[in-house]
Amino acid sequence: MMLGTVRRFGVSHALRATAPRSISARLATQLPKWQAPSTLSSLAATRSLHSSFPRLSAATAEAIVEETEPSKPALITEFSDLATDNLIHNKIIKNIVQPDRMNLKTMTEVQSLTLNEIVKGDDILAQAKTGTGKTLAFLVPTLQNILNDPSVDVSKVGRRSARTAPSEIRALIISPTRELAEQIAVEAKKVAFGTGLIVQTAVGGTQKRAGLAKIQQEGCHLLIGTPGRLKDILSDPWTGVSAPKLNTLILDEADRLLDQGFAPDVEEIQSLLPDPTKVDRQTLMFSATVPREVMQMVRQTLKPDFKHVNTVREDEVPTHHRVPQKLVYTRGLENSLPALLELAQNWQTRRANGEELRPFKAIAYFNSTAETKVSADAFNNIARTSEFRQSAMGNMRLLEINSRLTQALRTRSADNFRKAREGILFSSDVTARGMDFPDVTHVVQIGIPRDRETYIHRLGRTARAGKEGEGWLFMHRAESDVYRKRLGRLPLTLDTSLESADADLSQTFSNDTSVGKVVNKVTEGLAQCDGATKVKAYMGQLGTTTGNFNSKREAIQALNQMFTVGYNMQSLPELSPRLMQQMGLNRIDGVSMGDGSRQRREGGFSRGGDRGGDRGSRGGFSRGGDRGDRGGFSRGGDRGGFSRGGDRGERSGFSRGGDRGGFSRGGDRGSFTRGGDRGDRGDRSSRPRRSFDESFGDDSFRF
Ligand SMILES: Nc1ncnc2c1ncn2[C@@H]1O[C@H](COP(=O)(O)OP(=O)(O)OP(=O)(O)O)[C@@H](O)[C@H]1O
Repeated sequence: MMLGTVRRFGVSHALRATAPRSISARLATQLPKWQAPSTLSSLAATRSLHSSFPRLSAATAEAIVEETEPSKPALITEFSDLATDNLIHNKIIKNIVQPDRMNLKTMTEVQSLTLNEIVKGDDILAQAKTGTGKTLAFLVPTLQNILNDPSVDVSKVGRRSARTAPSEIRALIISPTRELAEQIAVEAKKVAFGTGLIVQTAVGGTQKRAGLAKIQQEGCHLLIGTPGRLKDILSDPWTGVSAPKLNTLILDEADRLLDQGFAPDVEEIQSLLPDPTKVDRQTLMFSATVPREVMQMVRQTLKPDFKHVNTVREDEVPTHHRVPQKLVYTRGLENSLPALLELAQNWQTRRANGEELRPFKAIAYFNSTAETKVSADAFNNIARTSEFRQSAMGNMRLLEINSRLTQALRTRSADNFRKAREGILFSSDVTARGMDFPDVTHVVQIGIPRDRETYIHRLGRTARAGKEGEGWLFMHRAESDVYRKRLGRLPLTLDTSLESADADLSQTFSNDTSVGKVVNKVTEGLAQCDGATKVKAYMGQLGTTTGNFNSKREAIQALNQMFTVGYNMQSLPELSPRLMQQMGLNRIDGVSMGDGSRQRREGGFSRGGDRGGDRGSRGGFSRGGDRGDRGGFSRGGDRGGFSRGGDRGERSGFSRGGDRGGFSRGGDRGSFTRGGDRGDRGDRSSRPRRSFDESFGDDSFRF
């Protein structure tokens, strides 16, 4: 790709960035200082304050034309106007605007502001709020640029059977998670429909061989994938997939891909692409958040004259103003699930009583995978009761998604939640970024997220594409110091409407009271979960909770209470001496030290075996427990209750194919984090890992 050249379907005159730039400069002189960023950002930021789904209005565009030199092109705001000067191919425009296709009319801010720049070939860093159409912002001009490339056989455009060799790959999109890669591919195929352009995916957890065969048979112009699988495919000469003519690289959720966890893979992928001094490469980065820490990496990756399109004002939290965000203090960690049930029930009951509310469709985010499982299991147990089925909650879909599920189950959960009218998705951070589930009314974050960016991206799963939504953060009172330090300024207001959040669950509740009804249901639901799942949830939270409280001791006490009172378990999980040492814990902190023999003996350890709490015969720790020499629960779990074995193939991606073996986790962060739940670093299989997190057998994280 030659910068600034006129392409076949390109503009008839060179498009320059002077138009928006000069506006930016002019506006900058008129705005108060804090509103005057140095890039294209000022214009967009000003607009976004006044619109629910940030778009540049026609009037604004006209004003822009007036303000700028008459010979320079105006920003285009309507998709249909992209036909002007053949800027975008008619087929692409039709795919976007036709009512029986995507049915979109007006471009969003980020789409308007980046389109010309991308078609022109500039490197871009684009920052825009969650749910404002960044995917189309990079897909439309990128697909157009492939069509514009004279070396792509455009005579086949419009013939669906057009075949290309794998080496025809012109653009690569890297996504941190498998689901997001698949979602982008679905969108790309819609945009490219009928153009002859071929879109393929390469994501971990799917059959590598089948994916390769598809690329080889059908060809590929645009490849979308997760870092691990892309790296494997491009580095392995036997795959026959290379990209010698590739000239566009896109990092979606760029800040995530540039953080320590993914950066080595992304760098390696770049090194496998053609030398940019020989084949000019345009690099595009998109995200809602661009924390300062990654700017250095951004600068190293983009050309020095890259454009920074920023639709988020510098003093602004990149969440939507129209999303009410509520903070609920819970008395104990065990109060979160009752509070979640109460929130859902209250909403559905109000709806059933005639209030005009959309059906309750929520994502509940947890900080460890094991918590998503125990919570989803408990709610599913509750949903089996006839009382629940006959209530306003009766039609709720209760789904679980995390990196420990097989990819087939992950995809099924995501698809079912997409289709669900009402329901709750119990999720780890695999869905926190980019996922576009329609009509999510509530995002509930349980426990403080690992960082501010995670909070923002999780919240961004609601109030997308101009819709309304609510954000809730449930946290233990003792987490408030860390909350303030870690998340900084956020527009949360305290909410005390959920009675069960503050109830003392060590008490007995009568079913005659509203709070009692909620609490008792959750207690029963949890009682039917198996003991091993609860132990895993405890272990998963060890890493997260100790990082969220002021002292480890306080955290362990809260966790122990959750385990005994909330989970109704009799005796605490035993931590191996090695794990305790690794965590810097001692008995005084309130943990139970041992070698797992009690768990083995008891086959789990439910207080109320009669209430179905323990399904000891199903294994739990009993099959593996702690093997002592291998380090606490984690290794025992590998072999039995924690069933890490099942995780191996699924998380390693390629290991299933037998070519690498072993499984990988994001140990390179030197933390509790396992790659899968922040993204699919687990797709990688080559990096040796043996980090703290392994001791937990879970995707929990540490700070
Ligand atoms: N111009 C538009 N008009 C109306 N809807 C749009 C437009 N562009 C995109 N959308 C829709 O808005 C939703 C959000 O878009 P998208 O997923 O690209 O957001 P995003 O900015 O990438 O969000 P995130 O930061 O969470 O990744 C999608 O359902 C998409 O189809």
